[in-house]
Amino acid sequence: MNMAARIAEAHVGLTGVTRVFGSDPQTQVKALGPIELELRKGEFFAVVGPSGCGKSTLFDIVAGLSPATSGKVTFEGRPLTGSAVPDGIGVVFQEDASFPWLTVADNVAFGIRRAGLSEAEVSRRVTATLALMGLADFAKAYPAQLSGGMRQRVCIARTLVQRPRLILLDEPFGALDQQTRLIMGEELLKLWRETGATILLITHALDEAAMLADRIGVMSARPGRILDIVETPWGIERDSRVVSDPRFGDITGRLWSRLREESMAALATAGQ
Ligand SMILES: Nc1ncnc2c1ncn2[C@@H]1O[C@H](COP(=O)(O)OP(=O)(O)OP(=O)(O)O)[C@@H](O)[C@H]1O
Repeated sequence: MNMAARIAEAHVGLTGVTRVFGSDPQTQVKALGPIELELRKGEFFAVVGPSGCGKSTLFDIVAGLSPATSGKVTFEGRPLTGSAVPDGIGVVFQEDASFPWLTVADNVAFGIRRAGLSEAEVSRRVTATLALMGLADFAKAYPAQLSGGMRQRVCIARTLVQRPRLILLDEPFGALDQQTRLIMGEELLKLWRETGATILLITHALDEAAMLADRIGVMSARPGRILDIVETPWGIERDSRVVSDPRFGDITGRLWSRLREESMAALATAGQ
């Protein structure tokens, strides 16, 4: 099968994708690419890379939030134009994006209410999503009454309630302590299994990628390209106990050996 046909079958396909910021050749920043990447339907894919290599730029392009400068991006076979997040894609950002003046239930309902779903359907979906995220007892609470981990669960619930087929997460647990991150990671795996969605996770944390993902794309220093794809052996029923599996160190070791030089290159460039 040729490359074009393969990408058309992928859940998400990127061919020759680049992103350049600015038009003045003297000052423009080549942030990304060229990227060739295919996300398979239902897989959990993580991207790791050195600071400033273009991870968030890649995220914005796959989310449909920002256009590629060149190349082609498809979601379910249709091209993404970079002007709006298309139906079927849900996005979770690092920062706590909950609305402090709304209850947990109203935060979760916000997007689907605006999209015009009936109140009965909104209520059904919100109840099911709060239960899935372990937030059922906090429906009437306000974000300020919750821990950081629970607020982040509210943000994930706001995305899940829209029933996305592709979920994009950019450093979603970056602000949380290590133990909460492990627990949140388990919850993310659980909802990945229950929803069957494809997940793309951007993370700095090699251990997070090694625990959560089926495959991990390692990016080069800017302009970020995919240097290597590392597969994990855990199987679908994995949880945070994989961190004590002897193979876990092999995976994080392989990721780090790929990233070490790239991180040094990124630091050297940043210092210029
Ligand atoms: N709007 C913009 N205009 C100009 N340059 C930009 C813009 N957005 C990002 N860049 C540059 O593109 C490069 C890649 O940025 P990006 O935020 O995608 O990297 P990252 O890998 O997500 O970084 P980090 O790991 O630090 O979060 C950086 O050099 C950044 O300064």
